[in-house]
Amino acid sequence: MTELHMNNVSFSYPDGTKALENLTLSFTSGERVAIIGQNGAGKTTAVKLMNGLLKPSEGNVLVGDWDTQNYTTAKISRKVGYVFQNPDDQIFHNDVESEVRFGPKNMGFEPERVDELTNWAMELCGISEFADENPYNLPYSVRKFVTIASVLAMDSDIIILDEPTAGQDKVGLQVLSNLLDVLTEKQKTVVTITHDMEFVTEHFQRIVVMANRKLVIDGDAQHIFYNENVLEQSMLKPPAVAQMAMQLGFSSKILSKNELFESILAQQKK
Ligand SMILES: Nc1ncnc2c1ncn2[C@@H]1O[C@H](COP(=O)(O)OP(=O)(O)OP(=O)(O)O)[C@@H](O)[C@H]1O
Repeated sequence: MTELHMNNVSFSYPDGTKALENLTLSFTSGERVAIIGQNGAGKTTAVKLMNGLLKPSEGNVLVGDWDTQNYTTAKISRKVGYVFQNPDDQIFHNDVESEVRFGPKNMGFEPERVDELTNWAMELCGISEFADENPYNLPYSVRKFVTIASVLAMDSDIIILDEPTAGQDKVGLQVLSNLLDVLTEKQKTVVTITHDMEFVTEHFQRIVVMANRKLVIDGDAQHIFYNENVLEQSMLKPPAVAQMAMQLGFSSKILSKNELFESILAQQKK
């Protein structure tokens, strides 16, 4: 199992754009973490630094005992799998199964293990029925699952999902929800960037909020969505259910429909 540490990491793009300042974060094995924040906050830059696609301008990123400065992205991706924000930046095969099979095959796993991982990942992502299809004939939401399966099939300890909820309907969100549970059961560390606040409160205990290239807070949903300072700094809106609870004047920090329902029932009984 692999830990990941970012120590005082700053990053500027070659054109001089400063995208990240002094980020310090650590993830232990089996943790599930959401990264949230407005567009341009620095989330994608942060996760690209985690798998070595980008190297820090200052500070260091440690994957286990590897400093990412000293290792190629190909090497690091055996430990940290990154699913790109845009599936079209990742897909390069003409059929779904070849796309998913490429990673484990390229890593030199035994043929049976390649088969096993490919089938497991396609099934978990709900794309087995599309095995022979050209990914570009499939909708965006399914292409996203093709890229997720391609990364899962590499069986890395740490998995980063960049906006997996974008464009997903209820069924897609259920597939994601189940997938997160399976990965947590397997003690994988999962880091997920998302703009879906309902999805965040339903599936993540630990949430990292970023704004203006910096970390704002690293904590749980109650500390974030009921903290005016954090909401103002990060320009985030709490999930609809929390907004409703506030409007109804409930003082307890409600974050789920069940909690809201029970509070309403309790008030009616009084
Ligand atoms: N290749 C690049 N070259 C120059 N600047 C970039 C590049 N990619 C991102 N940036 C800039 O770096 C900053 C952080 O961007 P980043 O994509 O990390 O934010 P983000 O929080 O992931 O946003 P989004 O939610 O839109 O993906 C922004 O100002 C962005 O314009």
